[in-house]
Amino acid sequence: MTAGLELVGVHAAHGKAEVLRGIDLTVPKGELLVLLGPSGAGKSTLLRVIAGLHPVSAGRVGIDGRDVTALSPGQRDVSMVFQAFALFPHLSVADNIGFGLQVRGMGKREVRRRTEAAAAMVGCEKVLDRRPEELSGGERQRVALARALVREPALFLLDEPLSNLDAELRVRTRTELRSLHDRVGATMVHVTHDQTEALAIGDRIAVLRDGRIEQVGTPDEIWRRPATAFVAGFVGSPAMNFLPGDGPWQVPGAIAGQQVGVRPESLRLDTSGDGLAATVTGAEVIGEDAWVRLRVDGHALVARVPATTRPTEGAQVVARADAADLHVFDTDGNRVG
Ligand SMILES: Nc1ncnc2c1ncn2[C@@H]1O[C@H](COP(=O)(O)OP(=O)(O)OP(=O)(O)O)[C@@H](O)[C@H]1O
Repeated sequence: MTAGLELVGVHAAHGKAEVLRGIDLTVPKGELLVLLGPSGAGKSTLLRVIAGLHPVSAGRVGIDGRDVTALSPGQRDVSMVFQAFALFPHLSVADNIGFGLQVRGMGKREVRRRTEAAAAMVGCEKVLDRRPEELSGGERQRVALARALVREPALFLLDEPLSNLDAELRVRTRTELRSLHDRVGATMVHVTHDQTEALAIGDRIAVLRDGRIEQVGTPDEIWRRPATAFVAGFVGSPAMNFLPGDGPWQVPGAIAGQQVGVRPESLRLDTSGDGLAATVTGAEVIGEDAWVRLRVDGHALVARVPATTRPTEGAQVVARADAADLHVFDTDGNRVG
């Protein structure tokens, strides 16, 4: 099967600074791949390279089996949705959506038909006659998506399209985006630095760090078997706890220099029994959960427990986790086992 997107040995620079350092990535046709990484990792640059808006210094970009490395953005058959929606303020919603088709010389009736179909797909068909200034943030975002959809491209590139929305709308829109993807069936690459968003909507997630891919996997794989300590620490909130391999947490085979990681939600707190002796140094209650701060042998840990069961500050407790929930990383940060 042809890949929806294929990147082979892609390097790119901003001036003298190399920003992408050898990216290999294949996205099957119809997949929603999330590019996840911290600020400055190179996510936007990679998206721009795929779109043809930024040159590669080495490597190859393929879309739907076609080598597009040397092609201009207009020849690549991609649609990009940016963080800032950049709608034309003086045009109606309908004209904003249909603009790209009009400039290609498509007939008025066909433009109208496709505009209405795209608007219906994202649920903004009722505001087609309004101007962007008369829309809410969420509605504007839908219009931007409809404008990308209307062209029926081979590949959608979404650069943090939800980041300007408030928290509640963000959650709702990401669910809609996922179901939109399922209906359209197009290949999509969605950039975010929000790990919850990545876990929620991605078929697979590629975690980017310093211009390299650390891991590509399903949300489940990224969560359960993080390939590196970086991925383990980046995905999860609160972040995974790390202890030295020869520290208080005795994991068979773990040695000095290695790190043992355990997620806050994998820790159970008890008043006695086997486990690590810990002192409770504080807690934050966040709805149903409490993030309990612990001190174990000079190391700080966080446990996430039901708020109703949280111990009081200063209490002496025992922290326990199942062996299956311990992640061991070697001195280079790579997963062991
Ligand atoms: N126009 C530019 N000129 C010079 N350096 C740039 C330019 N744009 C980005 N960079 C640098 O390239 C690196 C990658 O930036 P990029 O915007 O691709 O990262 P990102 O992962 O998308 O970050 P963010 O999540 O903050 O948008 C950063 O170190 C950044 O400072």
